[in-house]
Amino acid sequence: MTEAPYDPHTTAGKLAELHRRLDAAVHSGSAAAVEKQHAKGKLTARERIAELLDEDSFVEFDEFARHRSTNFGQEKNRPYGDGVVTGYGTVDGRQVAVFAQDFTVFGGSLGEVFGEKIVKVMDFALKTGCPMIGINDSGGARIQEGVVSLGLYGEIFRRNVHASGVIPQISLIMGPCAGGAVYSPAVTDFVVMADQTSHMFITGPDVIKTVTGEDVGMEELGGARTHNTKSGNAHYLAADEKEAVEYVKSLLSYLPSNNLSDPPVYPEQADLSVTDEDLELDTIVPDSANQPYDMHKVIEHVLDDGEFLEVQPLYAGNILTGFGRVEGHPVGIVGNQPMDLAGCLDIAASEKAARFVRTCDAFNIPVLTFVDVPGFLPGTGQEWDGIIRRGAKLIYAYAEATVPLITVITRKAFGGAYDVMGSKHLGADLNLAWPTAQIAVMGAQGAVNILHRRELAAADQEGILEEKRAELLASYEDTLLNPYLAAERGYVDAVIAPSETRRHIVRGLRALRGKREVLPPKKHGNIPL
Ligand SMILES: CCCC(=O)SCCNC(=O)CCNC(=O)[C@H](O)C(C)(C)COP(=O)(O)OP(=O)(O)OC[C@H]1O[C@@H](n2cnc3c(N)ncnc32)[C@H](O)[C@@H]1OP(=O)(O)O
Repeated sequence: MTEAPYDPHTTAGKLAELHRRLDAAVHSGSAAAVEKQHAKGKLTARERIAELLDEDSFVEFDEFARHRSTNFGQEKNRPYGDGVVTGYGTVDGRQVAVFAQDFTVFGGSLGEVFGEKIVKVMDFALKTGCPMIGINDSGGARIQEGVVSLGLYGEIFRRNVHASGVIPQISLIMGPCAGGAVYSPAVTDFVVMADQTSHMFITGPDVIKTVTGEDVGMEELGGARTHNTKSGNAHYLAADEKEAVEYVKSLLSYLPSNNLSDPPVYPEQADLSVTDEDLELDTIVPDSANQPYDMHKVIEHVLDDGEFLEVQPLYAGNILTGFGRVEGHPVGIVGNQPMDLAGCLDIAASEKAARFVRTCDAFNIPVLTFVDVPGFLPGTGQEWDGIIRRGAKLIYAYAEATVPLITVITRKAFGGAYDVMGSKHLGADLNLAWPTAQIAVMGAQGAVNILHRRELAAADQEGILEEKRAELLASYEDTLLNPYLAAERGYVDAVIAPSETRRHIVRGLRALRGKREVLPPKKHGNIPL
């Protein structure tokens, strides 16, 4: 049945025209393209926004924007919206700005008008101080529009940088994100990818094959698993798009709207008595220093309801990073993980933790650090890949942080790694140590080998090497491998029973809530990049 014609000169006719255009804008992708998108297990741009935002909260910008290009007959195809849906809405009642690239229109490729729409919504987010969520699913720069597309990408990158540390920026990668286009998500605070359906790479498999001869598939090159486990470019691997969106909502629940506001707080009063659960920590550290234990357990014991939202859980497992709450207030957690590389710091772990500490500092989230670190990972691989410069990032991040910093040394804190991991000397506010802490230049084996080389050689000659070594080890352990020498000097503020950790942290965070620290004014520091 055809619709009755309307008179465009009447109010009713003008309203009908508006509705016709709105309908065209909502259906700007062809039915075939939408079907293809769904067949790949992907949602459309509008479906994704609906998943993310509170029901009926979305307010759209530039629904009727259309490209102005006349190259290659493009003037004959000018869909409303130009392939990207932008606007603002709420997540759990808090305002966010959003753009969602629409792969069903020109493959989500970014032309002049598409780029202008993103620039506008980013400016809106920055002006109003709300998080910016970008949903990426795009063939990259719109080829027909040439350098104009590249210019708009540059405008977006610049805004990403200017917004960095001012508003939280979160990227959802929900399809291809190729070429220079990857650099917008790369600058944002969090990159979340969906398994099998999202890909990021600078050059695709075909170009790689031509230039280097390497044979690599899309998934292996730049799939979600690759970026979550190998490159560290992504912060979360979601099983599918819906889980990716859920993770973003959880992240938002820990983040303030901008750097001038505080993170959301739930009204909660901690029980300060030592509970049965707290007592479990008194037996968590094994008697043998070489035996691992799971730092997750320690972390979960101090967080409200044991809820720990890990960030980059699949990358650099030797350090744990993530968010939780103490007495309803968000905290960032950094912890060495003895179960992976014995908790050693390497390049990946240093960069992962440094970036996380800086994210927390930018957004007024206190950092709790749990230390069990035997040192930096030795080896030519690490040295030649720049552990000196790249490990220094962690020092930089802690020393620069002005949010409340509380550090708990559970066991090993050796050498430079002691200094790096949120030590008093780098500016931590409260440093606690368990009686199992070993704060020293190095572990007993290494120290005895260096200090007593001649004595050990002589003992070897006499056939009493093992007895002598055991005696020297015991002497070193008794003299230096404890928390009390550090406590004597005030490098740790208290040595506490592990079961008292939660109440110390609760009280410490309460005391530090009014912390104000200002660093010397400067244009910006020069973090070793
Ligand atoms: C500073 C930023 C610089 C850059 O972005 S450089 C990167 C430039 N982009 C690229 O090299 C990627 C080009 N596109 C592709 O390789 C593939 O389309 C891609 C993304 C792997 C997706 O493949 P498929 O899922 O098979 O989809 P498809 O190829 O059939 O594309 C669907 C429709 O989208 C179109 N499209 C994709 N990328 C485009 C682009 N960059 N400019 C203009 N149109 C583009 C494509 O022509 C197709 O259109 P249609 O449906 O046939 O009318």
